[in-house]
Amino acid sequence: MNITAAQAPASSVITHYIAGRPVTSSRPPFANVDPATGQVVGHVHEADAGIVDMAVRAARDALHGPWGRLTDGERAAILRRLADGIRARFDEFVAAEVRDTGKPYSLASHLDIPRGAANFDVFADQLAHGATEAFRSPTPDGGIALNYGLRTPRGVIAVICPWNLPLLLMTWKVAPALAFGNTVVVKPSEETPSTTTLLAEVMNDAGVPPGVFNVVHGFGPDSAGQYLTEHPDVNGITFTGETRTGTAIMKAAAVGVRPVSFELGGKNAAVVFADCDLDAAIAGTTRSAFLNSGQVCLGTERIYVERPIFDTFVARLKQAAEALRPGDPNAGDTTFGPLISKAHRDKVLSYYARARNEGASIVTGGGVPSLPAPLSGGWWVEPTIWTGLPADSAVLTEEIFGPCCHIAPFDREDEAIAAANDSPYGLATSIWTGDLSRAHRVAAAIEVGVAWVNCWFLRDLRTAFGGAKQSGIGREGGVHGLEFYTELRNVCIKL
Ligand SMILES: O=C(O)C(=O)/C=C/C=C/O
Repeated sequence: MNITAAQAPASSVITHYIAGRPVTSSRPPFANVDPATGQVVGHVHEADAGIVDMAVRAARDALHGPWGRLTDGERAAILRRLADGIRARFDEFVAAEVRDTGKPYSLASHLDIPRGAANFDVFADQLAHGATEAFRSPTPDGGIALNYGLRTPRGVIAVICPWNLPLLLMTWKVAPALAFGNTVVVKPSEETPSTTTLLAEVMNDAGVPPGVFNVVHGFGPDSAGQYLTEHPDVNGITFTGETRTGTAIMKAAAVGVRPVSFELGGKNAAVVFADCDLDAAIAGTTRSAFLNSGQVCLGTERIYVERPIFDTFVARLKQAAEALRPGDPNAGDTTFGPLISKAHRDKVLSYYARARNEGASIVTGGGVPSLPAPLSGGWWVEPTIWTGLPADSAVLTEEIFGPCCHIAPFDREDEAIAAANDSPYGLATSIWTGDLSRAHRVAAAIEVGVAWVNCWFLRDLRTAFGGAKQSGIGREGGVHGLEFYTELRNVCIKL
């Protein structure tokens, strides 16, 4: 939603951040809106092609400055200072994240901001333990050659992040990018500009040289996103968001043959067997279906429950959904937030209507909660559970990205696996069972990047993270980011 500077309150003005300093642009700023109330809380400068070019040039210059001469140990020390810098301003980061997303304080303070800092620690550790491959190679003349791998930074990385976990996903990409010696131009979502802007200040305070970390704000087409992904001096593009946008970015990356690292959409399934710990399965599936108002790429929108416990499971999940408390995000007892924008709420409500029109059994929800002002101006929907829809319903095949899920019964393990795999997506799954052999068997059969057993969203940041099929390209986490964030050269020396 573009508004002129005169209309927007002066309360907060967010600018770009290039070569270590705030930079303004000539386009009319766009509004930053609080999703909990629908109220404008500030405005944000929108980058044009010139601003993006300035940022890419600053990043390229920084590659060849002091940053390019730091040792791994010196970069690791800076990464740890960045983690400490976020923690030192914890309350500011939490307040900014809550204001931009409307998510409950309890969620931002326990997940978003702690993980936003921890991502820097895990890659600082990575640098301390990095190894490379080497071979003593016999040569035809009876001698020996030494072959070894030499990793160099990929260069200037474009980082494009979504609005659901703004700081968490931003530093999940920026931390390895910087750890491995690159420089970055980042574009946070137009919906959530604030914590990335605070991060820029933390970069300055931590002694990151100007130009290593640059922030441009704006939208996708005809705005910062397009200019950044099409810029010829960008050496790689990492993106988390919808598959459709990923496809467009991949087309831009093809010019100049730039590599991409994608974590994209999903339509994740949970498979619940009758021998599971039902309390754990209900608690875990309540989180995976409704956490962050269902706005988590790893979230569950399809649940398959073994028939003997189907009715009990549905009743228990209904009870858990109805216990979620929407409200002022900063109130201690609020456990459920709004959707990120009016447009996204309209999208989610269109699926609520479609499910109703297709004759779904609405176990709970299906509409909009009535909340007192000022929350009545926000973009709220009810947590919703359906049963009874056919497998080919759009509600079961398309990513909704809201607080809603469909539960269907199954009788046989192979039937559940086939249902879970019947999707163009393959990001994550959660499997609930007390049978150890079955846990391993089913985790090996479901075509995803991440399989959780008797848990969900439990993360060791050293593990491979990413999606299969149309849910992504590449893996993030631990050593897995090396493939995207570095070039690997083989050096062969005749001894
Ligand atoms: O936990 C992570 O590292 C991560 O990337 C989460 C992504 C969630 C996306 O919605």
